[in-house]
Amino acid sequence: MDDFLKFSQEHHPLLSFAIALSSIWFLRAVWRLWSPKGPNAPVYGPWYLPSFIRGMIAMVKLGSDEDAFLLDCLNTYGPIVYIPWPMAQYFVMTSSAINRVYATPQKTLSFLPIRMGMQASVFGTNHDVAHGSFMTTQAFPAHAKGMATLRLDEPIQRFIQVARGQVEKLKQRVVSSPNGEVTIDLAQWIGEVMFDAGLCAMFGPEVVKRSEDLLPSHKYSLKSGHYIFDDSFPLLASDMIPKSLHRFVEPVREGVRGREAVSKVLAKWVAEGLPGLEKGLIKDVTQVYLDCGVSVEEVGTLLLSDLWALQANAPQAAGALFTRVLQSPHIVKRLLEEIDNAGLLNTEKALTLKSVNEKLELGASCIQETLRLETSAFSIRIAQTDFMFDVSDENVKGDGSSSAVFIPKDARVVAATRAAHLTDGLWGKDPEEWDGERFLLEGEREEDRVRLKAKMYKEMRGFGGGVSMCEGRYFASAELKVLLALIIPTFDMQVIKPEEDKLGNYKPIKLKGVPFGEAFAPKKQDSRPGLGAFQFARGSDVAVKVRLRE
Ligand code: HEM
Repeated sequence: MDDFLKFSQEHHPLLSFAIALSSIWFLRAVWRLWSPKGPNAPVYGPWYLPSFIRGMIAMVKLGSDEDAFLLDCLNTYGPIVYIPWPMAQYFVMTSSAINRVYATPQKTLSFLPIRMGMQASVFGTNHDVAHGSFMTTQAFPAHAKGMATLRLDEPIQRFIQVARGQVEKLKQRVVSSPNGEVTIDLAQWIGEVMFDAGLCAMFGPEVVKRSEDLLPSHKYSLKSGHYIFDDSFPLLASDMIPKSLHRFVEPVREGVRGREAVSKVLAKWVAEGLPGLEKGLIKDVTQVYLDCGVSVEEVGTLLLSDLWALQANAPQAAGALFTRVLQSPHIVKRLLEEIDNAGLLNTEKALTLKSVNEKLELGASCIQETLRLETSAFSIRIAQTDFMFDVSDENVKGDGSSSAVFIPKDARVVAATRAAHLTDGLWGKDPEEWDGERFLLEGEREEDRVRLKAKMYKEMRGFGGGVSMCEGRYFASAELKVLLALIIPTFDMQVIKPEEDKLGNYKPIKLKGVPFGEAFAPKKQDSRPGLGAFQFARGSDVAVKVRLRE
């Protein structure tokens, strides 16, 4: 006892501090146990730091290395973690908990406030229009219907026509070059093909014709406006810069100018009666807006969100897909056989939505596998009421206190899909490896194959899920299959290794059947967490030597 007194006199400040910490810890533990609301989700960051500092740390980490941040959250906190202000949201990270977010009815976890709020804050639609009741009763249903597979035949035919023309142009360049060979930047070329082909598919040829024109008093065309707006998208979507300050933050100011240019071009086209577009989704939703008394200018801002969704992910996914396929010789060989056996290029009419969907099994597998590894989707919901959210998962240990956590009304709940793509046992021993044949499940017994395939498709959440699941997923998948069918049999494309001094912009990638270190890809553009398909870091691309295939 004397010793203890002596010690406490000598180390008084230290001891007091330790006692204070233990008391706080004890009180927290008691509060958690006795809280009438039930256990809370763990909170991100060291407990002794003030909440907003923990939130700031999380924000910086998420913005600079999304994978490291999400995997750290999953390993440290388990299925759910609360990220304090400024993000102020719950991240849900394991497969079973994410599926529960998707299955929770909108009266408990709603997506509508997010969809309408973003239409106003990100796409610049007037608040009253974006929150009008006709949006939920008429516009959203028309939208969902317009993107169903049944209605995609004609848009995909227009996509094929434009993409074919661009492939033919590249073919001519190769033929007329002295050594029968040209070098292209893969992502840039594919991006250009997809921009025009996708735009023609959904908006018709007239908008493509106008896409590079400048309107009087506008700095950007529809096309350049889209890209500059897309650059500012993460900042606008974060909702952290008030509208009144937009003009003081350069990327946002330019993004808003780009956004205005796109919506003005679209508004003018609407005012002229949508020349070049006979029917389809864009025609239907425009009619809904006009019938509901929305002005032509506001219709331009509403259609801007369709144009952004059309162009913001699929071209990037195509760049990632071809980067992997072209560096996997065995996959190229099998794809050639698949496309040839299906006769997809035998006649002008053989390539259709139906034929690519029915005949390109390996192509579909390569696409799914690319989306698994090269996307991160955040499906966001707002809690409409206090409720207990079940996060139980037999594979992942949380903080052990309970399998359900309390979610307060108005909380933002985010299904962060990425970590499960990189950790779930479903993806085998090395989930980071790209295996183009993974979704074929060859070697499995037929009944297991069907069951496992359905599970894999469900657990690949590159398109998000539940009520907010990407409406363009069937269209996007068909676009990517069409590109494989048109490009792989036409060109022999060899990826060129980056020069030594540029290696810092690239990373080695694991491709099944290819020795590690031989294949590479550009690093990804950070600071776009949860926004879908990854983009290559600014200024980097994959140089490809193109010849005609024998
Ligand atoms: C590989 C390409 C694509 C990827 C990876 C992708 C991914 C996504 C993701 C992650 C979401 C949000 C999902 C969620 O919140 O749960 C989304 C929403 C959406 N996407 Fe896509 N997308 C792609 C292509 C497209 C295309 C080509 C279109 C249009 C033709 C499109 C139209 C939409 C629309 C309209 C929404 C909003 C749905 C809503 O608010 O309910 N997407 N997409």
